[in-house]
Amino acid sequence: MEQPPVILAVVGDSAAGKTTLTTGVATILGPSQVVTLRLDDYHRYNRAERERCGLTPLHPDCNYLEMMEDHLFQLSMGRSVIKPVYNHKTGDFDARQRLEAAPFVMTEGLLALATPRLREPCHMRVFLDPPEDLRERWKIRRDSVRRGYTPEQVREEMARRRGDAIEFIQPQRGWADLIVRFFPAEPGAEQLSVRLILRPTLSYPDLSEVIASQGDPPVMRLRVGRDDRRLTEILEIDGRLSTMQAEAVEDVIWEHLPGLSHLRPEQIGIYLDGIDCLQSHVLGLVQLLIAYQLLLKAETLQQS
Ligand SMILES: Nc1ncnc2c1ncn2[C@@H]1O[C@H](COP(=O)(O)OP(=O)(O)O)[C@@H](O)[C@H]1O
Ligand SMILES: O=C(COP(=O)(O)O)[C@H](O)[C@H](O)COP(=O)(O)O
Repeated sequence: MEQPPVILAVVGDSAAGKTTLTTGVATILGPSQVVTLRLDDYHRYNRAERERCGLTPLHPDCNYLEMMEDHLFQLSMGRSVIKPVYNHKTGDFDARQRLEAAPFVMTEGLLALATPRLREPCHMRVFLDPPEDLRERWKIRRDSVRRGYTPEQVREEMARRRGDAIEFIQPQRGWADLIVRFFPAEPGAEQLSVRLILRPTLSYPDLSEVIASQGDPPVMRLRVGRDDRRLTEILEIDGRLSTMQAEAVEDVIWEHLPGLSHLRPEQIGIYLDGIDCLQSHVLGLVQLLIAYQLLLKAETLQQS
């Protein structure tokens, strides 16, 4: 490989939306251009062993962190790795698999920013931070339809993990360049809005034209606010935006990526609700903003 890969890390608690987000980003970049390191594969124990030893998957001791670090290093050097595979259907490990190097590397998992060796190679770090009641709804639905748990088991497991979530997951928020919070557009609504905390460690496309030309009420709002006592830009996108409004924003972002419009996929923002495939324009826009950053970074690396 001629140039080093561009690396994205996505972190957040279980069912915070990591896989949903990275899958859409990979669709935009082109799946053959992306290798994704799913850090659940680095669990030290299978489901039955965890039950016996009482550790939750959120605890660093429950994971081979050093192996994650080594594999990320190898991929960042353009080398392939042979990695373990954790199967969420069976709660056990499958045969190891080879992951080939690619121009874009994504790491996603509970502890994706937990150590310096996991953080430092990354060009962009994203923390997913949905409200707990939304995350619980997502986790119950996914784990009962696709991972063999009952809703009651999921609730008990979430309660058991609370302490570890505060101790090990939440502190990683501080390392993120971008914090993503989906939340219901109105109380009880299915449509989700998003609040993006854009830390000044990255630059974003100029959306002022789109923001200024919106109808009333506006669907996007950019303001300066405080997060964690730091001044930061906050971009909010209203989940009630129409397909036309979403496409207008997408057009502006693609205009900022000259020569790359051939990458534009027909649909972005796809997510699974149980086993049904649905689409969210707001999710799609977040995926596109992240892909934008990665494509810009790739261009910079190519020129240097
Ligand atoms: N942005 C989103 N919009 C709608 N539903 C979402 C979104 N992100 C996640 N979900 C729901 O939550 C479930 C769990 O998300 P997933 O991506 O598997 O989380 P993680 O990888 O963090 O464990 C998904 O199957 C989907 O139903
Ligand atoms: O918390 C997680 C992380 O996965 P995700 O972030 O995708 O939820 C899972 O519970 C563990 O990986 C164990 O898996 P299982 O519960 O299937 O044994």
